[in-house]
Amino acid sequence: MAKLNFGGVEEEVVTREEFPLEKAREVLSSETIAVIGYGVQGPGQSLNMRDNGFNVIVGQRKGGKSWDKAVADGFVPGETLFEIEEALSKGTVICYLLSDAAQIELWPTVKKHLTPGKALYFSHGFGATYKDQTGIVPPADVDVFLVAPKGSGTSLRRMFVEGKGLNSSFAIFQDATGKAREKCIAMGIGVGSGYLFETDFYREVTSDLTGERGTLMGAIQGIFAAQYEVLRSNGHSPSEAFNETVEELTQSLMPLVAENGMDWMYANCSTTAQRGALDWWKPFRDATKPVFEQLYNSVKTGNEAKISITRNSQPDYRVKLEEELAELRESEMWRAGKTVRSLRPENN
Ligand SMILES: NC(=O)c1ccc[n+]([C@@H]2O[C@H](COP(=O)([O-])OP(=O)(O)OC[C@H]3O[C@@H](n4cnc5c(N)ncnc54)[C@H](O)[C@@H]3O)[C@@H](O)[C@H]2O)c1
Ligand SMILES: CC(C)(O)[C@@H](O)C(=O)O
Ligand SMILES: [Mg+2]
Ligand SMILES: [Mg+2]
Repeated sequence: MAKLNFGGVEEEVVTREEFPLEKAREVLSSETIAVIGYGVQGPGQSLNMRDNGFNVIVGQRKGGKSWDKAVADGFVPGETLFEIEEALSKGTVICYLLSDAAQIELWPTVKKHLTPGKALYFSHGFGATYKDQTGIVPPADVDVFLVAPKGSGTSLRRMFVEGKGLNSSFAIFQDATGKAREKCIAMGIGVGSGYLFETDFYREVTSDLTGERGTLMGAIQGIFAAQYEVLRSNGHSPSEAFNETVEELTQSLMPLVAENGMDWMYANCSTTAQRGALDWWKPFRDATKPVFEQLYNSVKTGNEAKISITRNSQPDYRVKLEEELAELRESEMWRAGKTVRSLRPENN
């Protein structure tokens, strides 16, 4: 592991230099990696592993959109694409990539196929951490670990194709064979991680649930909506409000933050903008921090897991989610966004 200084705190991370792809291939050379579920992470991880030369099969319910997508992506029914149970019996590393709620339903079937020496792989600490709610308690004689790409499976694949790598965390829950750690890291390299940082199942799930509900997804939409509404109620047009709230951020300023940090982005704006941003970021922090505390607490108590399991286990959960996504899509702000995107020269 490479020791690096993260803002004054020393941490060990795994890079591709010290754990090259060839080593990962060697560690997993006799394994059949069964990716169960072909939703968002399933395609990203299985395609990257396949392109990296691993022995990958996919297990997916036959007949649906995900099955057809796997076929379109080159998985061959009866050779590398199977019904879930068949893939579970063939696989020696079982990548459990169904939605977190669906993992509960299928667990008795998965457990049946977890014979001694196999490995159970997750991309989230959810199922095993909230075992009181999920019933997911792996048998003692299998390895259990996770690699959690810190981003969408769609980005994992896109970045891999572009020769980049999304960062992932990894954690060992249970080492039955004495090889769990090297297998886990080999999987992390295989799925295309840029580098890997270590965590445990509890910290992975609590930070991940906080991040997606917070700045990564929930808070960002909330803050966009608040500013957009204030601009609109003060007479600004939708195009002006959208450009000043979203488009400039995603197209111009966030790439600068990604490249070299917040001060670099600030430094590339006017001194007028810098003055205002430096004055206002703290009031925004102070106003939102209580909401983040509330959010973290809701995660820590298992309340967020409970909500997610209850809502996503309803038979009509997909329809309901789509209705809520449509509400966002059809809001004035995001309809304005659609028009703004169509005007980007590269989209013409
Ligand atoms: N979506 C992401 O990019 C992302 C990122 C990091 C971690 N994760 C984690 O990875 C895992 C997989 O997430 P995902 O978003 O790829 O899943 P998903 O919601 O896309 O679902 C994956 C598959 O589950 C299948 N499925 C759903 N219900 C089923 C059922 N009852 N029986 C059998 N199959 C069923 C679907 O057909 C689909 O192919 C989760 O643990 C998630 O937290 C996801
Ligand atoms: C992509 C995210 C938000 O990082 C992941 O955590 C998820 O649940 O989809
Ligand atoms: Mg998540
Ligand atoms: Mg995440």
